[in-house]
Amino acid sequence: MNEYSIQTRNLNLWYGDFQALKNISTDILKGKITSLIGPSGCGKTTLLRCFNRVNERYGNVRTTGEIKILDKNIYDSDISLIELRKAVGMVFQRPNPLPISVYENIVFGLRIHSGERNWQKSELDEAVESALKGVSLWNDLKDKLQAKATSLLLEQQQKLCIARLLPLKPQVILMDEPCSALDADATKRVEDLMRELAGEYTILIVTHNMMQARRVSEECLFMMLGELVEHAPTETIFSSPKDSRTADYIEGRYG
Ligand SMILES: Nc1ncnc2c1ncn2[C@@H]1O[C@H](COP(=O)(O)OP(=O)(O)OP(=O)(O)O)[C@@H](O)[C@H]1O
Repeated sequence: MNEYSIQTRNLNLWYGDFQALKNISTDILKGKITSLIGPSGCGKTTLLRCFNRVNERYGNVRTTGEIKILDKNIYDSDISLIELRKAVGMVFQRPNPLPISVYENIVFGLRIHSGERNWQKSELDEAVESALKGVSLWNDLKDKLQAKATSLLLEQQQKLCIARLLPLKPQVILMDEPCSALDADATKRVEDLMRELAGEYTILIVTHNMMQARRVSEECLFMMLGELVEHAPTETIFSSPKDSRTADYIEGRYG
């Protein structure tokens, strides 16, 4: 069995004439939390968005190279974007549940991804319970399943955004600054949740917060100006980086 969830080879990406990713080749370990760090504008979010091909929503994007997920190049012509986005879920900076009930948020993905299939109520109930248990929200929300998701606390909304990915059985969960809208206590609890989800899921997290990268991730990618400068176990990146640019960044010599 492959020990990697994602493998990139010579990945380049341009927005129009501007090259935002330069020749990125890396292997992301399965079942681990990997953080993407680096100065503002270095390409972290762009790289993350390559893994579920959402960059392509911007008309001016051109990509070359290879990204293998589940042992298939996701740029192959026979890849189904629907299947890819089931396998690679994403969570954003601001929680973005739909303005419908907690219950409907969780079953929404199942419904849109299952074509004509008629789900039994008991199957959907089970999916909702299991997803909410998966993010430790069942006890808090089991009596609020019909509440509007946008009325929940921000922390609950963000956990719900993670929960609604789970019924689709993703391999990878991409998180783009998932705690930036949360206070310190909520951040800690979302980080705890990430640790619980690792193992079963591969998690990639973009973060500006180096302490968060250090607390939560086992592996770390340091990027600069579209290049992958260093990819190593997080402790190595922070205690004995090989590249002077990594050392300068973690010592705070540039933003
Ligand atoms: N849709 C777009 N069109 C054109 N340029 C873009 C687009 N999105 C990002 N860029 C540019 O690509 C580069 C990388 O941006 P990206 O958002 O990936 O960096 P980042 O490291 O995630 O930044 P930050 O830490 O500030 O979120 C930046 O120079 C940015 O201005």
